[in-house]
Amino acid sequence: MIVGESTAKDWFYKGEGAANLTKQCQFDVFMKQVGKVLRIQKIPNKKTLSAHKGLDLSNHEKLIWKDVGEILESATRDFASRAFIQHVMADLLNSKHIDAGVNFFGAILFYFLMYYVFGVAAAFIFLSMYIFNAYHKIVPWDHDTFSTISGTPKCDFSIAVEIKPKCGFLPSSEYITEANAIKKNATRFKMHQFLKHHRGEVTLVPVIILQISGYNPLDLFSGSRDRILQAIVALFESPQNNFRIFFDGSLVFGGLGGGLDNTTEQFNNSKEAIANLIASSGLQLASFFELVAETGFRSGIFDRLLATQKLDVLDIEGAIHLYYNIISQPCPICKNLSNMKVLHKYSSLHSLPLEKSMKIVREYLISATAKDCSLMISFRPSELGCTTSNYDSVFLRSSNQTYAYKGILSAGELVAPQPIQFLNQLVFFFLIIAFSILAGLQILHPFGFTSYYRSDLVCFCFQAFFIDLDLKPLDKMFHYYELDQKIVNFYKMNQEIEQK
Ligand SMILES: O=P(O)(O)O[C@@H]1[C@@H](OP(=O)(O)O)[C@H](OP(=O)(O)O)[C@H](O)[C@H](OP(=O)(O)O)[C@H]1OP(=O)(O)O
Ligand SMILES: Nc1ncnc2c1ncn2[C@@H]1O[C@H](COP(=O)(O)OP(=O)(O)OP(=O)(O)O)[C@@H](O)[C@H]1O
Ligand SMILES: [Zn+2]
Repeated sequence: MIVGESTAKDWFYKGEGAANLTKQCQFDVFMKQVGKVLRIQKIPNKKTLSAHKGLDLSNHEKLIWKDVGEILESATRDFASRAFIQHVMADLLNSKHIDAGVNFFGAILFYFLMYYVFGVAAAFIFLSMYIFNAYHKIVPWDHDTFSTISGTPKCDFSIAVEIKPKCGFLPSSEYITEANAIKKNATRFKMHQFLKHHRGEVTLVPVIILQISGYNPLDLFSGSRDRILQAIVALFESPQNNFRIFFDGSLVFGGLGGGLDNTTEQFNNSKEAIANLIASSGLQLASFFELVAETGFRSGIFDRLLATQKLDVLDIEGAIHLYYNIISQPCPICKNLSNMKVLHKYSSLHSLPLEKSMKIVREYLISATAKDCSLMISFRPSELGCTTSNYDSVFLRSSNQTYAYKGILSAGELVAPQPIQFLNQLVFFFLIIAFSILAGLQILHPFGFTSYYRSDLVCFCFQAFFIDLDLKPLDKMFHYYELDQKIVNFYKMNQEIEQK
């Protein structure tokens, strides 16, 4: 495939974050690329400079990732990031929810060619090319729609939610200073909201966030069906960059990215529009939220993510000291400490062996990726026959609708009813009727399974994929420390003002 000037018009803007912009292919002559997503690294500006990751891994990064050969052998950070997704994150999060994509060679090949043939001057030419073209990464298919999966029957419509859950636990590290003990009771998400809101107020335009979100990540990761639902509803009420809804692959609810909230009026219109749109597909908004919550609950997908986030055991207040062990530089945090007891505690961290320091920092970075990634869950209507054979079923008692969880298939597998499954259903069906009669009920049974056999059921299959699992750069460690202190100090200050 060639992506060039002549085909650029076939790639449509899809969304963006701080570091990347995505485009989706809507047309190609052979119809092979349609639905694929191109993820392009943005040119860093003042605002996004901290998100810019540079071209290559640093020597210290090569050191800490030395045990993952594929990362080490990668020619550039882009390749390393892909290897990181395939060989680190996929094991932790379950490979069926991961799609590392393929790297788009063009720019990289050109770089090597220029470098070896023309030397240093070429680097300059490449730089200008980099500014306009950057790196391209093709993700095999679009995760906010089902229609492009090979082998899957084309369906009426697909609906998807994108959730950026952020950190789902409260830290309990002994290295958190007493002054920052609030971190053990208030989520980082909640505290960060205050800072984001304030930044919006002082800069006036653009408003960073309009209101403090009521979303609590602890609910989403609670493992309780009701609390997950509560989290989904709160995300809908204040989507910010944490919640989006796509209909047939087009964004219909939530911001496009780039950091701005809508005005209240735009937001209310959009809430109404999405309720109408979902209703037109036969679903009530409330049922849709239940569907998302039930899927999250049943799939256990948040449990794996939480376990990965919890690899951050020491909190940044502990991990930062180990970072300085790795880069062999004097620790600026210890340098400014006067409390001997605390200093003693941190000096024990500075005397840890290098291997141990590297393990802790490596796990901190893995956790940082897990705290920042997003989950794309896409649903499509499905025939009852399909769902009962290959998918786990989920019952929603309130709406009498059945949904299916596509957890046991790999992408692209054909969905076809199997005779053995059919027999199981038949036996099950007769057992239920027999039980119902025995229980003195005419045809209804006490388990609420009746809806399973109704012909007017709406059934959905779903797929869940993590996106934005990029490797975080090691040299972001000090930024993490600084931001953490800024967030907690600002939150404490706000609390003090409130208490007065
Ligand atoms: O530090 P945080 O928690 O604010 O997370 C950053 C995100 O801010 P958020 O609070 O989610 O709006 C931030 O998201 P936005 O640009 O605000 O949408 C990025 O995801 C950033 O990662 P990277 O620098 O692009 O690799 C994220 O940086 P990392 O901390 O994940 O490196
Ligand atoms: N495979 C995909 N399928 C569909 N949409 C996608 C896919 N990958 C990314 N997107 C869309 O593009 C947006 C930006 O992508 P991504 O989150 O990777 O950017 P980023 O700059 O790394 O984000 P952040 O600022 O959070 O670090 C996503 O929020 C999502 O809406
Ligand atoms: Zn230190």
